[in-house]
Amino acid sequence: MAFELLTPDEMTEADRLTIGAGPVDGIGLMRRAGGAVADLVLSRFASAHPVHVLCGPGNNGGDGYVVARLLVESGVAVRLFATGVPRAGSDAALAAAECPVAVEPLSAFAPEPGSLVVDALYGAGLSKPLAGEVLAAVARTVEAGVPVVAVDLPSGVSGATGEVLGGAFKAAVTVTFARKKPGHLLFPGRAHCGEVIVADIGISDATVVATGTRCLENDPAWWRPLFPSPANDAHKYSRGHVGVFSGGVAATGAARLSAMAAARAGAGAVTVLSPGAALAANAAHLTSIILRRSDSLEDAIAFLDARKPAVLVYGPGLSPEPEVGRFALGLMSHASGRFGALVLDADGITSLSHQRAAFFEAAKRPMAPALVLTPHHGEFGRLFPDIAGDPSLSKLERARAAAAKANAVIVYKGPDTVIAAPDGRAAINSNGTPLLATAGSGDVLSGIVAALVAQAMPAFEAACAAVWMHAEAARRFGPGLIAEDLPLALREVVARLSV
Ligand SMILES: NC(=O)C1=CN([C@@H]2O[C@H](COP(=O)(O)OP(=O)(O)OC[C@H]3O[C@@H](n4cnc5c(N)ncnc54)[C@H](OP(=O)(O)O)[C@@H]3O)[C@@H](O)[C@H]2O)[C@@H](O)CC1
Ligand SMILES: [K+]
Repeated sequence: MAFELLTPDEMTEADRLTIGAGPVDGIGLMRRAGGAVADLVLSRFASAHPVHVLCGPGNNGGDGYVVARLLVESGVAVRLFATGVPRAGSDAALAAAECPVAVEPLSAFAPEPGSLVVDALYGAGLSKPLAGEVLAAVARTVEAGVPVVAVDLPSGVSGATGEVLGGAFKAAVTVTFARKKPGHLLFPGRAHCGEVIVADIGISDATVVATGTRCLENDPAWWRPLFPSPANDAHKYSRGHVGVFSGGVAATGAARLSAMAAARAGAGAVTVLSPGAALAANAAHLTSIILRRSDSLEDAIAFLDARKPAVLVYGPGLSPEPEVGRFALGLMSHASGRFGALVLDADGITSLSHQRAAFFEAAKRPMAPALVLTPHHGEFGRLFPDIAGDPSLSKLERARAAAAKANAVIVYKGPDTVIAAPDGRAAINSNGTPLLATAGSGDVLSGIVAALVAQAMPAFEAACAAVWMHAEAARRFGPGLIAEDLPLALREVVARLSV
């Protein structure tokens, strides 16, 4: 299975390149697309009676005419409802001409119990919010409670952004072609797609690459070759040393969660850098984790000089005050030769919103550490208000813009976490689980990222791996999960990735 995601524009380009290279032409691709949907209907919804096929005026509708014809040829009872007539000379017009089913107006569509709806109204060409008769068709489908098979995308869902325009069908199954689209993975669109099946319609892997796509569905298949495994002659520091800054006496748990996660994710040594006032609290709860007093930037630099950790985690359990941001800037300007990467999380991000310009400038200096930022929606909006406030940008585009602006790998968290690199690469995570919506789970994620980077995994792939592992650990543990459970649950995930 290939993991590239294609925007509707990139899919159009893949289509154009495929037709240009021959031998398959536009109607040939459409027949294959409709054929894949018809096969799905026959195998999964064999008892549906009748099948209502809803056709729009473009090529999505063209696929619908193919589906209707193939189902009738297989003996299925089919009714076909259309919103308009395909443009003369188009592939959709050819498909309509080949279809023997009488066309009824969409206003006559009234699904009954036992029927199935094939939604072929709009796909990649969705250009405006659903309205009027189409919205009424969505409402009648919901009211009837009948399953929907969506062709390419549920009508109303943007393939590029996952936005729902006006309203959208909720599909049990969506059959898309060649590759998934960002809108299948980004919410709210993802919640409308149901199971997404990718049908091969003859668009080659090389053609997909030629579209220039730089976005992938997050999956171990493509980052696992870079997943670290300790060398036979490893010692604890060569396996990667992570330093985690602790909050004050009443806020030490977050750093310990991050530290334990870093250790479970394979860092050979983890040090918690604790304010003196919180040393006792940290000492009471740490065993294999090293504890070191750090009350000032000088203390931190002394640690860096003495221990040369590979990666620092800064943010869990801190506060949003400007001095917290200034400390982060101080660390960044002393990175050279002392540590390689800085993972900024939580208030380590929010505090920098007091000195954005200085941060963005510092992040671009040649001696700056590699940066990974792990904001949730609120933190993202505080550090990148212009990007967050631009309604024309999808979550994917926001993450990419932020990565370029901060010269950082951005892990834009949520049920559809997007990971973006400053060079334009991006990934959308798809194994997220609501079990992770629990206090402290973000602290754990920052520790996993740090551990993988400390073990020499490149920052973008490390962030992608960490996001996937975090969710996989939560899924394996299951209901009742609290953040403390995640580090131990990681053990099995790491073990499986390491074989
Ligand atoms: N590319 C490929 O490789 C392959 C593509 N294939 C298929 O083609 C599909 C893309 O086809 P497509 O480009 O013709 O766009 P499509 O989704 O049919 O919509 C365009 C029409 O709908 C209209 N319209 C849009 N939104 C509307 C709204 N809310 N309310 C009302 N009208 C609205 C829009 O109007 P306009 O914007 O022009 O005003 C235009 O008339 C793709 O999803 C896949 O199924 C397959 O056959 C196999 C290979
Ligand atoms: K559709």
